[in-house]
Amino acid sequence: MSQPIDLVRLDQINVLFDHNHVLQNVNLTLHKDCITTLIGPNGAGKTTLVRIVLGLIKPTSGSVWLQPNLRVGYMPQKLHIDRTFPLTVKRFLQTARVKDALKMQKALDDVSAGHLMNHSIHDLSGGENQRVMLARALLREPELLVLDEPVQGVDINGQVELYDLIASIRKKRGCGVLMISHDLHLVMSSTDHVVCLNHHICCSGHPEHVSNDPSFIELFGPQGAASMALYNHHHNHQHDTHGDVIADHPHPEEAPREVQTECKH
Ligand SMILES: Nc1ncnc2c1ncn2[C@@H]1O[C@H](COP(=O)(O)OP(=O)(O)OP(=O)(O)O)[C@@H](O)[C@H]1O
Repeated sequence: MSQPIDLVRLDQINVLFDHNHVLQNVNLTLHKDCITTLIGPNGAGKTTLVRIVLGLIKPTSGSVWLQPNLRVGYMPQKLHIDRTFPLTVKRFLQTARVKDALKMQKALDDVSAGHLMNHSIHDLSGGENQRVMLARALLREPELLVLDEPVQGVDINGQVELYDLIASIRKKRGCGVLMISHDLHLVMSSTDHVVCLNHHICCSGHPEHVSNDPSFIELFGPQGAASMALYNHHHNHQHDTHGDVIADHPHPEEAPREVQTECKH
């Protein structure tokens, strides 16, 4: 297997909001042609980590390296557009500052939404809405696609389709993908690398390399753990109510660091 190409390298990232230590010594490498999925409980720092990658916030300490001139496509969690503001899909796509009609049509076609070009953005179903958002993120032919909970507001069948679509986009374009997901059981089959974040990186690796572990239940609850049959959480520590490490490794820096793994293609 060829050596993976790094797109982003985060080294020993710490983020403090006032006294809230949201990210603690986080190391993360994103590769070309690889889907990395960030999982973790609410408030674990997932969006903060994504915002670091996007350059929207600077870490309190640590270094961020991006491949020079890296083109990044971003799909936010949710767009709130007032219904009284008339907006077609076409006009929405143009907000990505790409006016080329052919490019816009191709981006929509790539997400199987080519027929929606002249529809009102307000009349789209949950799944159609997410596809249009994805098309917008694809417009600038990103080398890294960043997706914040891409299947939010989509029914279960639509969720499976969207994850499949993301996997096929990665395959077709060879881009790197970083996504946040809460749909542990669904995302497992369409990701290469899972990073479990709870302020620090609890564990990471190929989904199939992990199996049931009692400590996972501690983090996600019995239901979450049960729904993720493939996922094995190599926890060797416990968390207090703030997500801080309290056992085995009293200091987060002693908790397992990110494991560098190659993507399966
Ligand atoms: N700009 C900010 N200023 C102060 N605190 C912030 C800021 N951004 C995030 N936080 C806090 O940092 C913590 C982590 O937030 P973040 O949104 O990164 O978590 P998350 O894992 O994405 O959560 P969720 O799954 O609920 O979306 C939260 O306690 C949040 O309130």
